[in-house]
Amino acid sequence: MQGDLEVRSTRQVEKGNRPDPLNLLANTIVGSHDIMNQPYAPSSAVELGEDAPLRTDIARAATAVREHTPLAQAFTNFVTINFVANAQLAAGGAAAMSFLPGEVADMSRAAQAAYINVGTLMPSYEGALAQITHRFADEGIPWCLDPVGAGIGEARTRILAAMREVPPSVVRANASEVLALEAIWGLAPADGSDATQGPAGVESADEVDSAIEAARRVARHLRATRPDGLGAVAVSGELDLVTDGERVLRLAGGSPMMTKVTGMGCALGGVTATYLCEAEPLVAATAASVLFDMAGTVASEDCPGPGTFHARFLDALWSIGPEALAQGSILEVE
Ligand SMILES: Nc1ncnc2c1ncn2[C@@H]1O[C@H](COP(=O)(O)OP(=O)(O)O)[C@@H](O)[C@H]1O
Ligand SMILES: Cc1ncsc1CCOP(=O)(O)O
Ligand SMILES: [Mg+2]
Repeated sequence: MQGDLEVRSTRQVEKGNRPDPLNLLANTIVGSHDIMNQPYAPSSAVELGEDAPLRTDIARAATAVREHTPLAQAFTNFVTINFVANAQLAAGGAAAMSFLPGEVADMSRAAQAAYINVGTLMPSYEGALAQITHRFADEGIPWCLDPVGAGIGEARTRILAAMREVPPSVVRANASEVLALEAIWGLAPADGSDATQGPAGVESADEVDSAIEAARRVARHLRATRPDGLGAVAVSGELDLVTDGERVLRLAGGSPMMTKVTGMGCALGGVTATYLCEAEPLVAATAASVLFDMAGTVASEDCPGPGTFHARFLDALWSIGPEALAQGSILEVE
């Protein structure tokens, strides 16, 4: 039965893998940052309390996902499409992939949320994605974007630039992609301090810490532009970051083995969209990212290699129930 490893998962994450907030922040940018006139001066990070409202929201969202099996329609790349679908199913949702603009928009309205991933682009996609994202904006459909390979090539840049005024509810990406998207949307500081080291294909060439301010700027843009005023950015890596532009959360866990299986980031985007069917962007992005960190930690124990890890990871997604998920490690930077 799904979720029956609740106790095991809780014990592993709480006792074995609870991070030391100060050690985790040792590499985090510390200092004064002026973002859209909002000073940002992180000095410490604290683990959210057991009764923190965000944990209650995560538990509620995870329970709703298990009860409703929501469908987040996906327009995603053909390298990892199967893994995205399997991750959505294992996390408690449903999956359906399509590349026809009318079909994607119609199904997404019925489905409550959608996922767009620009990993493998085809000539017809530019027009299709413009149609789809405008329909999403007109109809207020929440969706998650994975801007895979942002910064590579003119077509990809044009396609992502066109999303600036009809943006997603959640951007889920690695650090290089967030830095590139910030630049593509004209949100990066003119002094070049937010320049990406990439693009390095679809992998990140940058550390999560170097994308903190970019993530906050992009999140603020989402909130300022979305019809519902909601938005969040999730930056994945060794120590994930989730922000709505105000709150900055850091999530430990996962495993380096996650970089040895293609599609982990794509699948995280798909599951974020699954959660977006049931929760607002910050909650959805945090819940999905914590779930992946916990599942990665569980799956990597005594794991002989990527093949086994792939299967164990799906099993772990399936096994981590709402209560365990809600008690996963979430640090808030203050
Ligand atoms: N070094 C690492 N240690 C632990 N978890 C990691 C590490 N690198 C990536 N992850 C996890 O793998 C998942 C995918 O992240 P990432 O590899 O950054 O995405 P992408 O595949 O889009 O580049 C996330 O859940 C992230 O937390
Ligand atoms: C290898 C590859 N090439 C184009 S999309 C893609 C998959 C990227 O997946 P992820 O970013 O989740 O590792
Ligand atoms: Mg990726």
